[in-house]
Amino acid sequence: MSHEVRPKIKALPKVLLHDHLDGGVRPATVLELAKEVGYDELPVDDVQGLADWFRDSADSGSLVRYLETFAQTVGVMQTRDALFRVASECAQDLAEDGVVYAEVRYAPEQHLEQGLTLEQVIEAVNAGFRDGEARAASAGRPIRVRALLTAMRHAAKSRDIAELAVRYRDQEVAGFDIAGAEAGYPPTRHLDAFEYLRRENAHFTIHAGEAFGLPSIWEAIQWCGAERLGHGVRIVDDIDLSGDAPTLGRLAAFVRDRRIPLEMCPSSNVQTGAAESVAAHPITMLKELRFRVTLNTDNRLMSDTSMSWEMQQLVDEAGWNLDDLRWVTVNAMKSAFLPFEQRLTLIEDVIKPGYDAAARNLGS
Ligand SMILES: O=c1[nH]cnc2c1ncn2[C@H]1C[C@H](O)[C@@H](CO)O1
Ligand SMILES: [Zn+2]
Repeated sequence: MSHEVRPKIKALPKVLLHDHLDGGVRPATVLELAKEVGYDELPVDDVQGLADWFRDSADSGSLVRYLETFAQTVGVMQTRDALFRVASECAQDLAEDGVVYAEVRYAPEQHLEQGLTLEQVIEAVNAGFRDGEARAASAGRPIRVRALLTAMRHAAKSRDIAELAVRYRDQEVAGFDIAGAEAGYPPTRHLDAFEYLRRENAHFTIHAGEAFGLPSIWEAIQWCGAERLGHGVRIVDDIDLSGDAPTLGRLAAFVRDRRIPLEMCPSSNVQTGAAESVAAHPITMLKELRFRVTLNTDNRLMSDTSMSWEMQQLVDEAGWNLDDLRWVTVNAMKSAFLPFEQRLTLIEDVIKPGYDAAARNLGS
């Protein structure tokens, strides 16, 4: 990434719950894969130019235009080898940035153009994650990566994808999600998939409250039973800031009372117009109100970001300190779709010691 990240922030242990595989491909890899597979639709043919093109095109103020850029990454992720490579590099890049646990999502249905089956897609990505984990461990940066299977909300494959999420749950697929354009495609369109997952005791999150407001969040939680909210930033529309102290409406109060995790992605929201700036992003107010806030990248390529960069911007522009970073990290680990004992172990053995060491460092 092109941003200068301070080594002390990079060294902190991080937990990432909302990151898209097809939104985090290395620009150089997009170029190389395009050559290898004969994909000739890339708009630019040098690495820096392509990185800039993704960032600038995604910087559109609209989710729909932001999403158009994914055609270029999905276009080169249509073979087993390409999926394996992208997944392996993803795990390695996250580990290099200090991420110790990540849930990375993608939509298997988008990778069938050259004849792969849904199962082959999932198995290629899983194998890539395992390869990336092994390489990261040998480089001294251990990471655990789990997959979330996404169904596209405008399509009609959600039930099939939900069944695959259940079928592969003991093979490092931790859950399910829906993504894509939000307006016009409410979560209840996929109620059948969510009801199936609940009967199966399976985990799922829903992109809601990003480009569309409270009705989307309400449906995701109260009709569909989402365990977490992808973004959820528009929950602020149910918080009255006109008086001396913020007053929560019933939906906002429910989200906070139930400790429903918000997978917040500040840089992405600035690009799609869901927030004015990182400084003014609702994440800081929601942290102060003690919502179960987590910090995420969404799409590292399109937003030219990383977990370290998201953290650094909050420190530099929104007054966050080390305790705040520790708090969102523990929040995220508590909210992961990983079994309870494994979450506790990561909190006690990795996250807390990492932040204690950083605090001692700051003191010295
Ligand atoms: O922030 C997002 N909101 C809704 N959909 C998104 C977002 N970021 C990526 N996607 C879509 C585009 C990808 O192709 C798909 C699967 O990762 O998910
Ligand atoms: Zn997303």
